[in-house]
Amino acid sequence: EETIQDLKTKIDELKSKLEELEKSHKVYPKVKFFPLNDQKRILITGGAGFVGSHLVDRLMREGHRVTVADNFFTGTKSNIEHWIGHPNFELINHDIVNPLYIEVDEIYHLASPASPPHYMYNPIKTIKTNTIGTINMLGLARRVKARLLFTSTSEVYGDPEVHPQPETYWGNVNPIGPRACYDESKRVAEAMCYAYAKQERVQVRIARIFNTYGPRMNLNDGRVVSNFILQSLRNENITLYGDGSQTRSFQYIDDLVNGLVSLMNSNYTKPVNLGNPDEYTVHQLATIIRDMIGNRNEIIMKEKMEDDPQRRKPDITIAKEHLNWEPKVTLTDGIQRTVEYFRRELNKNKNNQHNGETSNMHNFYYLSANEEVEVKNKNYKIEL
Ligand SMILES: O=c1ccn([C@@H]2O[C@H](COP(=O)(O)OP(=O)(O)O[C@H]3OC[C@@H](O)[C@H](O)[C@H]3O)[C@@H](O)[C@H]2O)c(=O)[nH]1
Repeated sequence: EETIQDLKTKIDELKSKLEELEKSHKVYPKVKFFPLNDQKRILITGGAGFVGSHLVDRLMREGHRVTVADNFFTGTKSNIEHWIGHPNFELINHDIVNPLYIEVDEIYHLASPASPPHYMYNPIKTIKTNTIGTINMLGLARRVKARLLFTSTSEVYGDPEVHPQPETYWGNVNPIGPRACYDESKRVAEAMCYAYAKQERVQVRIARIFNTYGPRMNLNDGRVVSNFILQSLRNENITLYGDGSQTRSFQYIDDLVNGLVSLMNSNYTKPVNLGNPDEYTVHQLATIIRDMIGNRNEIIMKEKMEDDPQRRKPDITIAKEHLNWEPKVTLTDGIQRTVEYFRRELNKNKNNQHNGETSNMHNFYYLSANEEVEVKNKNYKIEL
């Protein structure tokens, strides 16, 4: 007869076997080997988001130690799950509106909702993230003597009266309009970066990011590229806000990531536009995407968005000169890769629903003050 002790030993053996099995199943993407002293410790705020997660991939592959701080407001764990458990990787569920105390060498500060419907619904939270959140990150950079790269936006130029937009243009922003929570808080965040640079000698870098698209955009993110792809794949009407004559210049995510890393590592300290200067009307974009997917869905007009910038195209002379950077991926190539991703995600959803599992599709729930809501099957409380 087996004693309790025997049974316990057996259970322990089984437990460790299970643990080993679990470990051996997780296969990580390859990372370069770095001697410990050359590894940089890098914090990425918003690292579970669309842009952030691609940056995580790049820096992890280079062999650095990467910490992601994200509150999963618009980011998702699935964007970075392939790194979870890797010894060089750490994920912190943290809202940067609260201070963060860690030791790092570099901070890529990306955390902020970026899609207009997202940042407009909870404008106070958007403002807090870009102002208090940025102060917190600048404070951290000062304490630990880290270099900080802030991801600003082409929206600092507002509805521009200068075309294309060079970094020297001061912009045309409506300070009380529906976009102000984003535009103005990004503008003040830039001002704060330079105040910390001047007064506290913090090393700062500012990227002004123009419209960017690619895999891992939220399917229902609300921006033009994701909307048009989803509408075309589902054979639904393509919705132009206004007559579609407004223009944008669309950059593929890989180009942006190269630009961000080059900027962080350069000596150039003034703001730098990162975007693809190929300009299209929104109507042109609709036909390009529809033709590529091969459906015959209709293109219809809806109400125009208030304060919607009418023309947007980056002047990238500075990035070319100082970073030796320019975008490489054409719109057709980039859209093709993005469509493939959307197709895969939609199929995944279908399969998951068949299995009775919850949908993998990232559902966005608008959060209001102190309201407790379900986000991705988890209770999420947002504080204002
Ligand atoms: O379904 C849609 C969605 C959008 N649009 C239009 O397409 C254009 C682009 O809209 P998006 O929402 O994709 O993005 P916007 O250019 O307005 O803002 C973006 O600018 C730069 C970044 O900082 C931000 O990610 C985002 O705010 C706008 O003119 C918008 O009105 C449509 O016509 N139909």
